[in-house]
Order: sequence, then C-alpha cells, then structure tokens
Amino acid sequence: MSWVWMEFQAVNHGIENSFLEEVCEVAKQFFQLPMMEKEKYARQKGEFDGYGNDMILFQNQTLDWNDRLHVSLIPEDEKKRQYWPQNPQSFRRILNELTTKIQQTEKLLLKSMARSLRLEEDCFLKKFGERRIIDARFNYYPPCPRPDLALGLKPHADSSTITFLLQDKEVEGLQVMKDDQWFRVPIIPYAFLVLVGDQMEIMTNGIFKSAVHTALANSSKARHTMPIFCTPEPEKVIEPLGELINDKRPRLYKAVRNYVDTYYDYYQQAKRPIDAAKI
Ligand SMILES: O=C(O)CCC(=O)C(=O)O
Ligand SMILES: [Fe+2]
Repeated sequence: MSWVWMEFQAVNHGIENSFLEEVCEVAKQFFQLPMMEKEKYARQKGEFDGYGNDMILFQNQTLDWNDRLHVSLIPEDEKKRQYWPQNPQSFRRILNELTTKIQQTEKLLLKSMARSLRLEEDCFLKKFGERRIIDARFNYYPPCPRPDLALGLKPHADSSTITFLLQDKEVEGLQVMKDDQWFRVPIIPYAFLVLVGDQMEIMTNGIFKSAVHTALANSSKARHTMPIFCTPEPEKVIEPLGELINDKRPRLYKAVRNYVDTYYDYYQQAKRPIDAAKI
C-alpha cells in the first residue's frame, strides 16, 4: 500500500468488498425504517451515540442536512449496545465484524504513517492508550429541496487521529479544501477515503495536516456514507512527538486532553477547534 497525506483513497485495505456491500445495505435499510422504529435508538441529551440529527448547541448555528446513527465499537465495555440496532437483524453481527476488521486496517495504516516519518512503527498506537476509541457513524443525506441554501455537513476537520470514510458508491457530495479552494472527491467504490484528523496534526507537529471537508446537499438523490473515527483514550495527553520537534520545526501545538469534548462547541459555531491548540 502507498499513502499520500492529508487525505487519500485506500483501496487494498484488507476489508472485502462483499462485506462493505453488506454494511451499506444494512445502513440503507435502517434509515428506511419507520421513524418510530429508528427512535428506539434515539440519541439522548449529552450523548454522541444513537440516532438523530445535528446537535443544537447554539441558537444561531446552521443545521446540517443530515440524519445519522452513531455507534461506539471499542473499547468493548463502553460500546453502549442499546444504540446498536437490532433491525435489520444482521446489523449487530455486521458491527461486530466491522470492529475486528477495522482495527487491523487502523494498525496497518498507523504503522505505515509512523514509518513514513522514520519513527518507531508502534509510536502512535502507544500514545493512544490501551483504551483507544473507534466509533462509526452512518450518515444519511435525504434529498434537499434547496441545496443552494443548505449543506449536508458544515466544513470541518475531524477531531480524530484518522478517519476512514466509506463513500456512497453512486452519489458524490464530498469536497475537500486545498489551498483555500474546494475540490470534489471522486467516488472509488469500496475504497476508504482516509482523512487525517486534528489529533494527528497535533501529534505530528503539523507535518500531517488535518483535512477540512464538507458534504454538499443534493436535490434529487439520497446519499449514504460511513465515517469510522479513530481517537485516543480521552485521558491521554496528546502533543507533538519529541522526535518531530527541532530547530527548523519548533513545537507548534500545546498538549491537549479530551479533545473531542470541546470540539463540538467549535464545530457548531463553524470555528476550527485546532486553532485553540496552536501555540
Ligand atoms: O458524508 C461525507 O461525505 C462526510 C462525512 C463526514 O465528514 C463526517 O461525518 O465527519
Ligand atoms: Fe468529517
């Protein structure tokens, strides 16, 4: 496998297309269920997990044109099974399989990222802690009557270290910012788009930049995507690795902890949380 930075599409990632097809299928079926059925998994106030739409934290924030189901995969004892749908029936089995498979892909990628910086290959995983987090989100963007007035998702970079994004196989919508311009991301069926998140930017002292991205709304077609977020254990201190600080590249970021907790306050106000971590 070869990687390029900020965001890139990973094709030979080790997870079979047939399995990813099953994942897409159960997600589609879930969002087609009657509202009463989906609301059995409704997100409760103050939680991330569950079924719902954009969180309202501020009166004047813009809302994302998107429904989502958020589920935690690891650590095992924190996965809040009450939010793992039992309908469609195969959903839980598929989430269990996804949990095993994505951890292998994550390890492979993190080792490869470390090697590309001439670092010891386990350096990222060690910093993330024994109880690092992986969660998956199923996004559903219904057709929007006025796509000129709404966004599927506001521009943001993820709070994760890395995010694996499985895009819709037929409907485009994702855009990534580069040199202050938006670029559309083409669809490669069954590829994961790997997005560098804020906590990787901090750890690599800005060598890998977190990718600012947005999802457009669409007037005629529904769109489904699945990002999987990899995040350090919340109590771990995340800061630039000593090996990546030197005279030419002084330390650029403060140490952070519980980064995800403050992240949404910034997101909902369309601000970049990583700016608060800059020295
Ligand atoms: O749906 C997409 O294309 C992007 C999803 C995303 O960026 C997110 O959920 O953080
Ligand atoms: Fe994102």
